Amino acid sequence: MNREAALLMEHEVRWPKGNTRLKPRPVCRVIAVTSGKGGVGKSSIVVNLGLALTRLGQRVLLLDADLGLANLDILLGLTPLYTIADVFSGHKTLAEVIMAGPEGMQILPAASGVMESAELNQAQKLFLLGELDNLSENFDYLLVDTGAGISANVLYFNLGAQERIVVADHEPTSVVDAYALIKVLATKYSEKRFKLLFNKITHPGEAQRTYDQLSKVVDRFLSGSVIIDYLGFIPRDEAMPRSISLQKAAVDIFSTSPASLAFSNLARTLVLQEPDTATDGNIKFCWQRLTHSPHQ
Ligand SMILES: Nc1ncnc2c1ncn2[C@@H]1O[C@H](COP(=O)(O)OP(=O)(O)OP(=O)(O)O)[C@@H](O)[C@H]1O
Repeated sequence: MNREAALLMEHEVRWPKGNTRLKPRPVCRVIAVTSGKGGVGKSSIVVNLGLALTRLGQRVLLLDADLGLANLDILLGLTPLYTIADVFSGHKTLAEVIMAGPEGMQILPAASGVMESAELNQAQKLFLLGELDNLSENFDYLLVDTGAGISANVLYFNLGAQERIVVADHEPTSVVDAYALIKVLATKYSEKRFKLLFNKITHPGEAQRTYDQLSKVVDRFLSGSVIIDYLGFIPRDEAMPRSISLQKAAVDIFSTSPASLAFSNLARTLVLQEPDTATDGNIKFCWQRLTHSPHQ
């Protein structure tokens, strides 16, 4: 038996219905999916990774934090009655806004065009922290689609997460922008650890080469204090845009496509990994449960 199979068996539990699934987590793992450049595939990754984690028996909440250009609900063919804008305006609680997606995955939708110029104020940020904390016992994974760039909101959602997956594609502009985002988070906010995921990759060597280049630059200019974990890549796959037109996750309707298989592997990698819970001085989402859990 290989090491991965042994580890997976260690994590397996029998659920009442007789399904074999991976154990839920003792504390909610909050992961920001982020990028310097737009259009690299963050929302597609959040939706497909979320569903792949759900299929491993994890209770998943997707948070659409791309407040101005929300689209997780559209990717999944959902029609939200309320959005996170209703939470920030004080009209609804998070629990009232969260909606059910495929296979029990939960979605916290944002509202396109409602909050695009809105920078969250301190009261809104604290309110969201409290609301997420109240709900954190219901979830094993919170995946946050941060939007792109280095705006205050993008930085806030990155800092609130315990872990960050920085997404880039093979284009030099997306790699340079990924570096710019890492640099701001590292030098201004003391974030030291990042996971790097490449998307839309045509040749495997392309991802490894780009990772090597980026990590060299990070080592040289961020004085070796930043650690970049290479998470691998999602291949360029026509199933991805096709699934968007059909408003379903590729993992759902093209489950054997190369990208879907890569998402299943990525989900397994994450479930088997020790989460990064190092403190960095920034206030985290779901922090109360994190600090009070008897398991950590
Ligand atoms: N692995 C892939 N192979 C081919 N096309 C992909 C892949 N991943 C994403 N795409 C396509 O790239 C486009 C942008 O994807 P997506 O909207 O998820 O990016 P984004 O980073 O969330 O964008 P934004 O920054 O504007 O929110 C979509 O048309 C999507 O279908």
